[in-house]
Amino acid sequence: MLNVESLACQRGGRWLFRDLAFTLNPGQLLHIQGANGSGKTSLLRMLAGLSSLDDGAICWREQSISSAREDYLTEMLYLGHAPAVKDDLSVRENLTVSCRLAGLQPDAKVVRAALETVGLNGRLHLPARVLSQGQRRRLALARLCLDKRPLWILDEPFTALDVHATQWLEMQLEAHLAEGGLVILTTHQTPRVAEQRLHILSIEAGR
Ligand SMILES: Nc1ncnc2c1ncn2[C@@H]1O[C@H](COP(=O)(O)OP(=O)(O)OP(=O)(O)O)[C@@H](O)[C@H]1O
Repeated sequence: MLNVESLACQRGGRWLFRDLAFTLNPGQLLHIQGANGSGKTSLLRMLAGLSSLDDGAICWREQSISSAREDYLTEMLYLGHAPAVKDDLSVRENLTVSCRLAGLQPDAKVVRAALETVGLNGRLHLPARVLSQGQRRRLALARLCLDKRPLWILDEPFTALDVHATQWLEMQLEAHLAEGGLVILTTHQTPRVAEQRLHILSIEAGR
């Protein structure tokens, strides 16, 4: 369903990777591995349509993501490395606004329930700037409860999460995959999902 061919990425005059190719189907999770600076975030940004390609093609449902960009954006959810949280908005406002920007209109009860699910009950009206790093990550990840797009692209979603939140995220990933969703993520740990769903892509310098 997501098909990548001959993908190449150049940064600062050097190749981070070349001739990268894979296909990801419903129910599969692709774990992108690589050392710091190997190009994982650069790859995810290309897959999310946020960076141009230096070579190759990315197709979703057999259409190039650049030519069918609008359709692609309605089916893909990207959560970046830094939680996209606005400090001056409350916890509840942050989730509401991020959903609205994604074209969703969740009602207040649904937003509250999602925030309770990620353990932010009792903090709904606090400004996001007072949250801990783990709580900021939980707030960003609450989108996963509300935004049911088939393709999730997640850059280091486990960063700063405690054991409980890590288990919660793994359950979200499993449930999404079981419903036929697709996941691409980076993490420096091994995501605990069913072995048959897990695929690994290793980026090494220039390859
Ligand atoms: N605009 C740019 N100009 C020059 N170099 C860049 C640019 N953007 C990224 N880089 C370099 O490309 C390399 C890959 O960066 P990237 O963020 O993709 O790595 P990463 O694998 O996600 O790293 P980490 O595991 O540390 O998060 C780094 O060496 C980075 O400095």
